[in-house]
Amino acid sequence: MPALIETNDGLKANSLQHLALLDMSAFLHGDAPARLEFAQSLAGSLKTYGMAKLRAQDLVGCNIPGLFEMAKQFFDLDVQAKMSAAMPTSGNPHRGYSFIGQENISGITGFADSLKQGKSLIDVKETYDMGVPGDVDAENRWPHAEALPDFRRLMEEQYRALEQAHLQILSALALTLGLPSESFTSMCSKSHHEMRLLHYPPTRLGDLKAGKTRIADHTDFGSVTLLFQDSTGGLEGRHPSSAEYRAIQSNEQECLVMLGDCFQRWTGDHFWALPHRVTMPFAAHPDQDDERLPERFSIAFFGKPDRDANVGNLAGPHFQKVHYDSMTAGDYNHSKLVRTY
Ligand SMILES: O=C(O)CCC(=O)C(=O)O
Ligand SMILES: [Fe+2]
Repeated sequence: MPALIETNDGLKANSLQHLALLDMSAFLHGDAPARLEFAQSLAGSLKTYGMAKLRAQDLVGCNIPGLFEMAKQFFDLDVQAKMSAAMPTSGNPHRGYSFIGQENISGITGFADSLKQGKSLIDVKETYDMGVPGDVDAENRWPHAEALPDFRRLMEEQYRALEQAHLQILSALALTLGLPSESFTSMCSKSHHEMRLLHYPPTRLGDLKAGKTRIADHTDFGSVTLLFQDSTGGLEGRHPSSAEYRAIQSNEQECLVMLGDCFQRWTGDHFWALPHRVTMPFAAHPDQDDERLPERFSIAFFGKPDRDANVGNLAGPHFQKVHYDSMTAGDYNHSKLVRTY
């Protein structure tokens, strides 16, 4: 069973536009060589491009079309209904609905380089975040059931399905490193992940040049992020040591995989977290200030280590390129979160 569904010249050109589509079903249902081949293709793509692309249909139990449809219905509710599930103004616990301008990611742009830029850009986005059902330290905030009767059921179901995909990806990465398969998953056993719906409303190009963006440059905080986007465009990534952004194209049938800071820290920079942002697509006409970008939807599952897990370097010869002090995943997460609200 081939691990690679498509190959293309984009890879050779080091472009993020045409990432090869990897066959995760080879990992889930294949024999040992097929599993290893998938894992190596995944690790190779992540190490080279900071990102890998999977077929969403291979993620067992995931209903991505259903989630996009639900996101549309949720963000279409009136403000009052959305605010019935409002995120605390501090963003902590990180649960519920954030209105446009509440979370501004430019507060953590340059975080890895200790660049303190402050919140220089406003994100023109609204979001809904939830976590594992029953977490007493971070209770979910649901809109009233009358407003959207199936919302909670679908979100809880899909959280569990995406959680499994996240664990499988961690096992695959352990395999490529010759480690026991539970090396990373054992630090994610308490399910302290987050699932997020995002809506970027239609926006004037002129606004995106004057102190606003869709989401500012950042790396994700956790272990592995699974990201689904519609085909509007505007998602871009760059190598951490480069200022050059490349467009990341995908659609609702594809799952983008990227590593977060905690995975980079565990592996002492053997793997790296992809700095990314969403802004005006390269295809837009930047001179036409009054041109309006269409609305955009995306869905993210942020895999995160247990709050009490250590996110300093793991022992091992591969993992000592850069030293990261021991600290808990909870403290690390908080150190970034406080800068964004
Ligand atoms: O909307 C997207 O595609 C990216 C969202 C994102 O990077 C985030 O919420 O961390
Ligand atoms: Fe992100």
